Amino acid sequence: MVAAKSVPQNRRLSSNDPFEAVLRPPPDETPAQREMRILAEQQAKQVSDAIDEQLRVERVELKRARPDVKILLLGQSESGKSTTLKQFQLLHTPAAFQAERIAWRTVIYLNLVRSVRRILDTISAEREEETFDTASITSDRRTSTSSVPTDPEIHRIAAEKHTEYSAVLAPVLELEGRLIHRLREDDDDDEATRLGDGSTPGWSTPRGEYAVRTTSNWKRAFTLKRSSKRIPTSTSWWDDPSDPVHVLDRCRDAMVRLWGDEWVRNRLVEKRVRLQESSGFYLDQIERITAKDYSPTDDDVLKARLKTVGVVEHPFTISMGTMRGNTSWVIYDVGGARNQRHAWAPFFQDVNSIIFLAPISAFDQVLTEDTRVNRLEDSLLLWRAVVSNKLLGKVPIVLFLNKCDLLREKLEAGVRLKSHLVTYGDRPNDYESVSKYLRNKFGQLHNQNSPNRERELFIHYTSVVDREKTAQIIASVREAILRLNLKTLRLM
Ligand SMILES: Nc1nc2c(ncn2[C@@H]2O[C@H](COP(=O)(O)OP(=O)(O)OP(=O)(O)O)[C@@H](O)[C@H]2O)c(=O)[nH]1
Ligand SMILES: [Mg+2]
Repeated sequence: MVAAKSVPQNRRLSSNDPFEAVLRPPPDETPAQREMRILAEQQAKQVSDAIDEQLRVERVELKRARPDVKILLLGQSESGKSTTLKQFQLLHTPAAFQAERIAWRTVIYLNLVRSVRRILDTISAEREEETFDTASITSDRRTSTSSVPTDPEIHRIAAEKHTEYSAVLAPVLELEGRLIHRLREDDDDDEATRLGDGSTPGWSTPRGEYAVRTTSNWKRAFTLKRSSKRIPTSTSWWDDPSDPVHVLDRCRDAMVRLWGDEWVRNRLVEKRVRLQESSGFYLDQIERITAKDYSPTDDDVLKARLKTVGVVEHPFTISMGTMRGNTSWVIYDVGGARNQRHAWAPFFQDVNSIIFLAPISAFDQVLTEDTRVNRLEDSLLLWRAVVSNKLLGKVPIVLFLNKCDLLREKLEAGVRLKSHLVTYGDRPNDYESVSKYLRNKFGQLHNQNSPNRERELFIHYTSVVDREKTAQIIASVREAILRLNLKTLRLM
């Protein structure tokens, strides 16, 4: 609200005051006009005083709202930062998490549709080059397969399969653009959800990854709009003929057939495309997810992939446990892609702790944004940059060696760390040896580069999609952060 403030008396007396001429009472002012002018000035002063009081109250509230604990989640793209944040939400704001679950339905559909498109891209005989995103493409593939000539028989079958599946699944492929449009439409703030490859505003190509700028706004907008249109229940969205569920329902059998096709699965293995490492989780759940009464479960939401752009702030009130009382926390979730990292530094100033995520299963993968760079190498370089940062010298760091579930699977499938990290040498290629080796490597980098030898470092092996184990780890992280910040905490 904009209100005119009363002009202090001394301003009118100053001969240099540019307002003086305007505010000076007219020379021929009658007693009645004078009375009205004085009354108007008194009313303006009351408004002005009320504004001053409101500002004072807001300042006090703002001061009170200043969080006791600020946590920054860092790590490369797809390291699991947003998933970790969802775990915090599940534990500390479960009601809000449940309320927002339905908003993830569109994202989950999008993840599924995207996986279908990636399978079709992979089996396509013409697409020997990498024309789709590289989230689950290994560095082996990058260096080896492009020069392998395709067997004419394989070429023929691939062309046939591609034509057959593309025809029956055309409505699913078309749905991708519609789902993205739907997500954008349901956001009040055009800046809030930015769908695209993360660098270009707006959706430009269906091959880029969709991204969200401010997750909380996007969810709130989507949830509220859905419910305000009275489409919160599964049966009522089924009644909406434009709802994406109809296309998915019609194409369910074709999708199941595609994912169950042995030739297709072999082709994916051959091309080392591991959909399980990105949004492929939903492929094993096609029947359930495309059902008309589908409502996302907690696990579905945890596994839904939506790239973060910018820095997203999430407030929590966290109990002090045995120490009694509550503390206010803010967790900042950042975009981890290379073009997003410039936004991190301003948050280093007064952060209380950092949770750094390094996806150690990614030792044989390359970055989506730069396919020349190995993901593990990028994580190690990023880790070194963070631990050597002087501004962060006194900030305790928690390291999540994440995606341990995928690391175990990968090693058991015979993928060798040595082929991607020569320094690993002839050590055993089992989970225990590899995870311990990587833990030491990250630990050493910290010890060699930290500007503060006294700084505490907490290392955890994590699979942040696992609710039970992550809840235990978060509890121990929370205790450690509270203990380390005890001196500065104000109990609420
Ligand atoms: N299997 C498995 N999947 C994981 C794990 N952690 C994260 N994911 C999945 O990996 C994908 C990427 O996780 P996000 O949390 O979106 O990654 P992010 O670090 O926020 O990525 P940006 O927003 O791009 O910076 C999601 O589909 C997650 O479900 C894990 O420990 N195991
Ligand atoms: Mg994220």
